[in-house]
Amino acid sequence: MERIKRINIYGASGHGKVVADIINSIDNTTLGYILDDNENLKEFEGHQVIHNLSRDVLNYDTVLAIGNNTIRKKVANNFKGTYASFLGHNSAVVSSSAIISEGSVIMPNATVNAAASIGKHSIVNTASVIEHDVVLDDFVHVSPGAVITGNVRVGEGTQVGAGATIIPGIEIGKWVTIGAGAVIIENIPDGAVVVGNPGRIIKFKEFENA
Ligand SMILES: CC(=O)SCCNC(=O)CCNC(=O)[C@H](O)C(C)(C)COP(=O)(O)OP(=O)(O)OC[C@H]1O[C@@H](n2cnc3c(N)ncnc32)[C@H](O)[C@@H]1OP(=O)(O)O
Repeated sequence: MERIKRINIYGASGHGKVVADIINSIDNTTLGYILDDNENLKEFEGHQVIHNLSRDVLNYDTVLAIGNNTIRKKVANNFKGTYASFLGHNSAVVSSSAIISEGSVIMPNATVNAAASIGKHSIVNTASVIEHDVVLDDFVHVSPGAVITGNVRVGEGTQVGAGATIIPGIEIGKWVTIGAGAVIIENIPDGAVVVGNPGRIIKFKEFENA
């Protein structure tokens, strides 16, 4: 009989629920401990929430199930345990030539196509499309239904809003926010907030590079 692998979830939130579903969808894998810094959170889907990250708890690999890119990076900077390799829902399609780094999650019905590369702790959310040769840096979040076409590069910490589209070959900077439904047809600089079709920059947001 094959050994069952347990994976901790760090983040007892809505995003954590979807990550829990992914873990439960993978053969021979089940939930480990549910971790969260918020001591008011006591219970998560019938599991006790643990606030003290003792050595025992950290015996299992962990996935950071925090939807906010900035908070996820801050938690990662202080976390002392080991991370799960990437987790893909069993309905996701991931090319054998794609490279996906530790801690990243591929949600139900998402597609990651040939030679795409995804950094650490990134989120490829429900039914989004990462086309061939796309490069996503660390801590990126591609929201549900977004389409990143071929050869696009997306910098660290960027959020691509639900249903947005980025045309081929575009370079998106770090910590950019792309609004829901935006269509991006030009390169976007670091920290920009972009909305509409065609995408226009409405402001810049401060971001930490730490
Ligand atoms: C599983 C999950 O749930 S994953 C979560 C996925 N989340 C998303 O997709 C959210 C994406 N976020 C958005 O689209 C947001 O509206 C943002 C981030 C682009 C802008 O938010 P804010 O900074 O709060 O901007 P604010 O709401 O003040 O809007 C500023 C202007 O942009 C416009 N605007 C905001 N969002 C959009 C949009 N998506 N498309 C077109 N115009 C928009 C507003 O109408 C407003 O225009 P005005 O100045 O003419 O009145």
